[in-house]
Amino acid sequence: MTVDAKIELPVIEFRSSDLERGTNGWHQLCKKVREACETFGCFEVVYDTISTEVREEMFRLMKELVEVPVERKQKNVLPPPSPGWVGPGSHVSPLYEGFGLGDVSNYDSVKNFAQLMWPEGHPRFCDTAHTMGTQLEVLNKLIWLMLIDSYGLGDDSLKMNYTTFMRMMKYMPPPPGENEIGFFAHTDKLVSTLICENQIPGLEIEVNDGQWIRMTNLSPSSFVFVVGDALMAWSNGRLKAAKHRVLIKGDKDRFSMAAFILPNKGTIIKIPKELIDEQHPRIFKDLDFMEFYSLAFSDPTKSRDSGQLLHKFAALSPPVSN
Ligand SMILES: O=C(O)CCC(=O)C(=O)O
Ligand SMILES: [Fe+2]
Repeated sequence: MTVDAKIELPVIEFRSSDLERGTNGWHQLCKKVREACETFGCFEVVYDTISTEVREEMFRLMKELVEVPVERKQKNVLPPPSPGWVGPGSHVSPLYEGFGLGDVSNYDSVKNFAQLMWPEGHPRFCDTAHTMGTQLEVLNKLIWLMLIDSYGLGDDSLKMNYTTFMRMMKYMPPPPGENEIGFFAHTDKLVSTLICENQIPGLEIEVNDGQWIRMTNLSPSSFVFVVGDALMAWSNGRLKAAKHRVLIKGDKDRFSMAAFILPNKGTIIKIPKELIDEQHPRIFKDLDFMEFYSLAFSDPTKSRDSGQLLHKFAALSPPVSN
C-alpha cells in the first residue's frame, strides 16, 4: 500500500521589503506565485498591510449585519446575474447566508448597501467595508502584476476595466458531531478571488482529482488567493482554476468574506500571444466575460460547475498554435 505524502498548500509571505518591483525579492515572489497558481490554483498569502484591526472590525460588523431583519436583507438586489442576498436554506446550503456588495472600492456603492440594511446610516460599516475592499483590490493587483512579471509579459497584457465584488458570508454550525457542506464544490467564475475568514477553518481545495486539502492554521494576516475560470482562460490554461468547497465542522459560526474581480460588461478576455506556442497551443477562444458569467449564473445547477462550463463555452477543438 502506498501512502500519499501529505500535500501542503503554498504559504507565501509578502514582506514589504520584497514588494518593490524589479528587486530580487520581487522576482522570487513572482516565481513562487506562478508556481502556486500553476500547480494548485491558489495559495495562502501572508500580507500584513491590511491590519488585523480592520479585519476584526469587519467581522464584528458582519455579526451585526446578519441580525438585520429579513425584509431589509431582501432589499439587497443587484444587477443580474450577481446575487444580492442569499438566505439560509438556499441552493447553496442550509447553513449558508451570503450578502453581495458590488463595487466595494467605491464609497457610494458601500453607502447605498449600508442604507438598505440600516436606514439610519452606518458610517462605521461604510468606512470599514470600503477600506477592506479597497485594500483587497490593491492586493489583487499586486498578485496580477507578479503573474505578468513571472511570464515576462507587458503591463497591458492583463488589463481590463473591472469592479471588485465583495461577498460577506456566514456559515452556521451543523448538528453536533456532524460535518456538512457549507458551500458546494465549484470553481469561481470570475477572474480571481481573495478570501478572508474569521480564523474558523472550512475552506478546502481539491488537488489530484478527489483529494481535498483543508486550509487550517491560516495566520491572522492571511488571505487565500484563488484563480478563477476567467484567469485560467487568460493564461491559456497554464494557471489552474482551483476547485474548492466549504466543509463545516464544530460548533462555531464561520464568517468569511471574498473579494472577486468582476470585469465590466463588454470585456473580452484574450490570451497574450506570448502564452501561445507549439508546446502551448491556444486552447480557448477570446472570452466575452459577461456572456460566460451570465450563462454560469443562469440557473443554480450551472453555478455548481467545476470548470467544465468554461470548456464548453470557449474551448477550441482542436487547439491552434498561433
Ligand atoms: O467562504 C469561503 O471560504 C469560500 C466561499 C466561496 O468559495 C465563494 O464565495 O465563491
Ligand atoms: Fe468560490
